Amino acid sequence: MSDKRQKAIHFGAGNIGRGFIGPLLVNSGYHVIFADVNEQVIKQLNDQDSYNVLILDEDEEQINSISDVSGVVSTSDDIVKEFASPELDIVTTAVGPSILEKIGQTIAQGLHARREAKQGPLNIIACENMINQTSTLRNYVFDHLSDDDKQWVKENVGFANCSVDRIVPPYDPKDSDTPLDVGVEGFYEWVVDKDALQRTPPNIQLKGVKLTSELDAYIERKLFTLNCGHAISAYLGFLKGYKTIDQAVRDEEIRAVVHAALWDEAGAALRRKHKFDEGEYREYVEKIMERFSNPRLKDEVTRVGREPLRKLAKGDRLLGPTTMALEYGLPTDNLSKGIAAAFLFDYEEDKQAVELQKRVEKEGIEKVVADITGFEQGGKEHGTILEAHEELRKKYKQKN
Ligand SMILES: NC(=O)c1ccc[n+]([C@@H]2O[C@H](COP(=O)([O-])OP(=O)(O)OC[C@H]3O[C@@H](n4cnc5c(N)ncnc54)[C@H](O)[C@@H]3O)[C@@H](O)[C@H]2O)c1
Ligand SMILES: O=P(O)(O)OC[C@@H](O)[C@@H](O)[C@H](O)[C@H](O)CO
Repeated sequence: MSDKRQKAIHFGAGNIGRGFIGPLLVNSGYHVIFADVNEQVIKQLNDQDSYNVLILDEDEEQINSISDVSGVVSTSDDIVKEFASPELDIVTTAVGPSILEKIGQTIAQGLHARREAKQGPLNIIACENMINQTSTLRNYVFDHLSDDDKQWVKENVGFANCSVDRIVPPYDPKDSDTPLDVGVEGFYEWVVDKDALQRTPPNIQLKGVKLTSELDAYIERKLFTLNCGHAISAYLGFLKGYKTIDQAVRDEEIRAVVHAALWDEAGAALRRKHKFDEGEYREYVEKIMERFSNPRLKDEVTRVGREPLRKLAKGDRLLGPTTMALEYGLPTDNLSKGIAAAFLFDYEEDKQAVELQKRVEKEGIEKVVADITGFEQGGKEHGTILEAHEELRKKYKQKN
């Protein structure tokens, strides 16, 4: 690798890291240094000259070879030293929202090293599925900075919130593949807060990234439409015994609930708040249903439904659109059915699912639903969720 090539550091060499963010940074002209705790992946990234990204759309098979990448263990001093590199231009993450706090300290140490080395400005973009994900990371980083470092960071580092969209499930490598290869859908969208990024414009233009001053509209549209429908498909699909998302959305009953939740409830609220054109939004929803139906992704309902407590959090993909719909006096019956199904997601290999089921067993569903959703016991919304929960439980969970 030429030492003078601009560099990017990406935390999280997982599905979306290797399947979308890393390739986009390489295709924009960066050498990408993946930082991960998975030492086997880091070794493979350093041993292999390249890996493949396979586009798994129904109407096309394309293979893109990704090179000019390397790996560093994210808990080592090596990654801190990379922050002091004059070629470093941008830092991105895709580690999972619950991991941001862990990498905050490492990034703070790196920014301190960069200031000590008297290097220039850089941008940081967290690509996690949550609203204001990079602002959240910024707070974690600031928890570990001295006052002098805070001042330098305020003047030299852009923290840009974003919306990242490409469905990238774990890939089961075939004989011809390498362990790093990853299968992705053809669709992708990466929207970044223009104002934050322009404070310290990257030396290389990010190819395929849309810059906007209206990021709230994009991230709410994505999280409250795609991720909302994805989660409802996963939780209802799990209840009905489906293994993959495409199987779940081919079930007419599930498809009807998901489509109504996205169009008449979440979507109606988003169109009211953000004034989206109805025709364009209808195309957006239809495209999402088509993406969910792609059987080549083999996207498991247990991946899409992972971490139910995170997905049931206020402001996330289920309660976020529900609250927005209620504010506009819109129906939420189908969203409530999705929320109820999330409370029945008793997948034993998911820590948060196990924790949620233990809480329900110990405290009772009425109290746990009230605690998590904020809807008071005896209220209309609480009652609707409880009724849906009981109906689904009797239909799919009750031992006959
Ligand atoms: N997969 C998708 O379809 C998709 C699409 C858009 C956004 N996202 C978001 O991207 C993030 C990652 O999702 P994913 O599906 O790629 O998950 P993943 O589990 O495949 O990847 C996460 C990676 O982070 C690594 N990691 C964990 N702790 C770390 C640490 N302390 N330092 C560095 N790396 C660490 C893991 O080893 C793993 O390789 C999540 O926030 C997710 O919501 C995922
Ligand atoms: O990654 P999560 O756990 O926040 O959500 C699971 C999926 O909905 C998500 O990974 C989607 O595949 C992705 O957001 C598509 O852009």
